[in-house]
Amino acid sequence: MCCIIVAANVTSQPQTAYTPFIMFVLTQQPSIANHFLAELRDANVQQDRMRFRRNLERIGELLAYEISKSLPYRHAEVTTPLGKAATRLLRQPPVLATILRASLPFHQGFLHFFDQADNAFIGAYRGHHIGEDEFEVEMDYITAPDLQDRTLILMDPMLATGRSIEKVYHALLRFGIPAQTHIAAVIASPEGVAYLQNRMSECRLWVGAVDEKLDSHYYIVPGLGDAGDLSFGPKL
Ligand SMILES: O=P(O)(O)OC[C@H]1O[C@H](OP(=O)(O)OP(=O)(O)O)[C@H](O)[C@@H]1O
Ligand SMILES: O=c1cc[nH]c(=O)[nH]1
Ligand SMILES: [Mg+2]
Repeated sequence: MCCIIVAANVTSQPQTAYTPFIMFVLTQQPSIANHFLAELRDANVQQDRMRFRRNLERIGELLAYEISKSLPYRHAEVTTPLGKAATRLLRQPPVLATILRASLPFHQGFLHFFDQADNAFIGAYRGHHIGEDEFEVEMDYITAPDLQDRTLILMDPMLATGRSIEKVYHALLRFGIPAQTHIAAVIASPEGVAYLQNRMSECRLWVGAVDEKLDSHYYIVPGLGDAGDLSFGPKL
């Protein structure tokens, strides 16, 4: 078999899967991305923290590329040593918003592709103040540029109950109303997807995979475990 792939052909529509809210599921198609996700999930490979973080980054790179196909472009011309080439350039770089801690490597993957992006950082975590399993999302740090009319990409590798993303999204709206918001996750639960779809239907979701369910501790099954701890070690 012989295939010619032309890098200059930039027309591509995002794939719609499951519901209109979910724009794209990376591992629904056979591709090398399945290896990256398999390694993230594998309890043995996970022992290598550098590999775990790099795989989060790689999936960030791939989702950034997929999301890039849905952004607005302008026609432009670039001067080569031999002439002029027609091209399309992003109208404006997006704002990348990331939820500490687990999202840091994922964010870095997005930055590799959207290298001129503006950035927002939010300190949010599941705090267990109510009971052993019940939790409230604690948010103690938020910094963002002006979001008015911008493309916002809000990312977190794990979309479990969806409460962290929902709380952060509504806190970010204080910085302006984005023209469009994309939510990116590596693994989502069906419960988390439904939660966001009900509360943030104006956004679009791009994921690596949608798993089976949440367990009684609100962890995604089969999932991969605790993404923050696997990236950076346990916390008290
Ligand atoms: O969808 P939810 O039910 O809100 O859960 C998802 C959140 O849980 C994890 O963060 P965690 O609280 O473990 O913090 P960490 O990144 O510091 O480990 C993860 O990174 C998400 O932010
Ligand atoms: O499955 C889950 C749920 C929340 N946070 C994680 O890191 N993993
Ligand atoms: Mg964690």
